[in-house]
Amino acid sequence: MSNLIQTGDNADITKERRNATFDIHDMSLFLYGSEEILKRRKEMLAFVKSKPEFNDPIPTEFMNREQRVDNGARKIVAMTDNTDEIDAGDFFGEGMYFQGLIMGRDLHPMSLHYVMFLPTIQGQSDDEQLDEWLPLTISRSFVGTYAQTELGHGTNLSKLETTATYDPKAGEFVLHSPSITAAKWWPGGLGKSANVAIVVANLYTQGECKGPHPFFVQLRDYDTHEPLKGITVGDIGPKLGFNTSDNGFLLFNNFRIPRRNMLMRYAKVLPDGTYIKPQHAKLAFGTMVFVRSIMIKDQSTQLAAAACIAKRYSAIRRQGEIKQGAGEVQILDYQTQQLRIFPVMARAFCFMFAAYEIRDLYMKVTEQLGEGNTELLPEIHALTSGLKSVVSYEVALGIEQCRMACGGHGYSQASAFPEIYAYAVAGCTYEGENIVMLLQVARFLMKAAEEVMNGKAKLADICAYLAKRGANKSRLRTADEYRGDVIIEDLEHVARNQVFRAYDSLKRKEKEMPSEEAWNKTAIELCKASRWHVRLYLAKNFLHKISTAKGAIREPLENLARLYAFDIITSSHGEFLRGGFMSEAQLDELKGGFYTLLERLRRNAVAIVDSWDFDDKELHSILGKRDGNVYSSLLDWAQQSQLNRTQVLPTFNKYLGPMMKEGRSKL
Ligand SMILES: CCCCCCCCCC/C=C\CCCCCCC/C=C/C(=O)SCCNC(=O)CCNC(=O)[C@H](O)C(C)(C)COP(=O)(O)OP(=O)(O)OC[C@H]1O[C@@H](n2cnc3c(N)ncnc32)[C@H](O)[C@@H]1OP(=O)(O)O
Ligand SMILES: Cc1cc2nc3c(=O)[nH]c(=O)nc-3n(C[C@H](O)[C@H](O)[C@H](O)COP(=O)(O)OP(=O)(O)OC[C@H]3O[C@@H](n4cnc5c(N)ncnc54)[C@H](O)[C@@H]3O)c2cc1C
Repeated sequence: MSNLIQTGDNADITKERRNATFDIHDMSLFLYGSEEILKRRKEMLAFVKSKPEFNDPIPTEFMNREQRVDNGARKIVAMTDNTDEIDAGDFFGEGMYFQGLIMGRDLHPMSLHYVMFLPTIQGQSDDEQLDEWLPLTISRSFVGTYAQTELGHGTNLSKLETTATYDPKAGEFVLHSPSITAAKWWPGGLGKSANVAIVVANLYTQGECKGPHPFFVQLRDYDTHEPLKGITVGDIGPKLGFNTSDNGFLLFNNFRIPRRNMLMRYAKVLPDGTYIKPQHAKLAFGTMVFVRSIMIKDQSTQLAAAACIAKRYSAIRRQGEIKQGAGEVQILDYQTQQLRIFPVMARAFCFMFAAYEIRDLYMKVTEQLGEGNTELLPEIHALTSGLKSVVSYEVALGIEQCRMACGGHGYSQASAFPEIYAYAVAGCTYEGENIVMLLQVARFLMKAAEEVMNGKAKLADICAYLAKRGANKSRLRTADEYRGDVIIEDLEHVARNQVFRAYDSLKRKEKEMPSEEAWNKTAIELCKASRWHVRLYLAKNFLHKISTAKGAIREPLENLARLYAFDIITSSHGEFLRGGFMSEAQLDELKGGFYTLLERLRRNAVAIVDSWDFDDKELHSILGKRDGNVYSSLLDWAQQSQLNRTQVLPTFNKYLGPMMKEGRSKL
């Protein structure tokens, strides 16, 4: 703990750190997994701080869009000039941390090159293509992006309008955008930075449509960077966030590429146009599964950053009195403030632990795919889709809650909340709109429910609870005893009930109308089932993970995990009261337990967020500064506003001055 306390720190934040009941190093170790990882984080941080080229000339929030795009391009080149400093193969760990330290929370002109283009080359090319494209990708001989979404279609991939029609005589594909709505729209870096792209287009061969497939396409001249003939490309304009990235549009006019530019690891088109289908119809969607899986870690980090800022600020902010005359209190002492922030912190831990599980599952699936085994594909698709949806939604709400908990200063860009929110909330949309992805989970759950009903019950582990009998009354007696398995049983009960309620409703409707219509008319219940399924997964994983903690960190971790579960239950208590599963008295007991947990977590509030090991450089927030000296830093920060460069703005002489002069002259 003491390593975070330095002379000159705000007295309140120092007191918080002195009062903590555990050593933050131990907590960081538990969170990140090993001493080696913590050491590497320190080394990478020291390296980044030692390099002036990674600094921003002025805080990015004071830059206009052109300056941001320029600054982003400059820094990403500097960053990738230095990849020898990290284990670049460790994308999930070192890659993400290194990038976060240098690039901050904005995408940059090469985001898609690393997040989707490279993984698609790695995952979808055959050996010969890999030999050709991978070295060029890694050596940054071109800048790539992933162009799938169109102006008129994003979610429904089967209806993408861009066509890739095979011409066997020429041995070429002809890429074409038959309408305005066929324009590729959104791909990161496509507008001005990328000169190549993985383009997802509907493949036509021998007169038949074979569905969406990925193609490697050169878009611009490698020397002049001018768009090639037949290509129309540009930037789509400013967005809520991601403004360092030139998300772009792209239209093809009968643009020809060689046959071998179709990525052929799974599906293939032979020179005569014969189509060889992949082993699993959705293998071409593998990169989306990859990004959904890494998003969980990224999103939980953003949520933890928000909670860290809100807690540190709440520790130094004094406002109002609890006991009259006793002096203003730290706002962190208000129960309502704790309610706003502590559950957010609990969620960040929960999501991070889930991120590790997903990383491991993803690695297992990749290994299996290498052996030609696609068995786990439906499971990982359902799990990543569900986690992506629930986590990104909760993260967006949590960040906003933290912002509001910081009062007026939370609204300033000095807090970093606007930046964190704008960055994270995009995750609700990209890589599959959240509701649509929840409906994908529901497909998986309805199949599992069907198997249970048919007595087959050879279910994936994550669905095993659907086949359990379960008690019809909660075993909850006292809040203090409400832990581990008892909590899980209750969440299982609610999740199972919702899955079968949705299933029954779907089946009833299917008797009255076509199944697609029945599906649409049950969609709200289906999404609800998916959410409960994912919440259950998250809670199980969280409770299991903290049960492995030892020493002084165990108690705060248990408090966090139980707070997470109590929060879910008390905020959706109707589900637990249904059919008398819980009584009103049991719910009151839980509510009391929830308030007790808030009190218990109060003492360690700051130490818990300190354990996330955010450096000020990474947090990029005046309110969340480690030393707690917020007010003087806010004043310094504001001095950098462009408007403060001169005492008198042109607006005075042009508009306000004449107006006031006229006002005075009329008196
Ligand atoms: C060296 C330097 C290192 C630098 C390191 C950098 C580190 C950076 C770290 C950054 C961290 C975080 C990332 C942040 C950055 C994010 C950038 C954002 C960029 C965004 C990109 C995009 O958005 S790309 C576009 C994404 N688009 C989508 O996701 C579209 C969504 N739609 C779909 O996925 C599908 O169309 C949909 C699933 C909705 C339906 O598919 P459809 O073909 O119509 O199929 P159905 O008929 O519904 O289903 C048929 C069956 O197939 C199953 N299925 C569907 N998809 C899959 C799949 N992927 N895998 C397996 N199975 C699938 C489906 O469930 C059906 O099954 P069933 O059995 O028949 O029920
Ligand atoms: C910041 C950002 C970066 C992006 N980067 C890229 C990129 O690099 N490359 C790329 O190709 N794309 C990119 N995208 C596009 C992104 O993948 C899509 O926007 C996303 O997949 C959602 O698709 P959509 O925009 O077509 O939404 P829509 O599908 O039109 O969704 C609109 C509404 O319709 C609902 N809806 C749609 N279908 C159904 C259904 N079947 N059932 C029920 N409701 C439905 C949705 O729930 C939503 O409420 C990016 C988007 C953003 C915001």
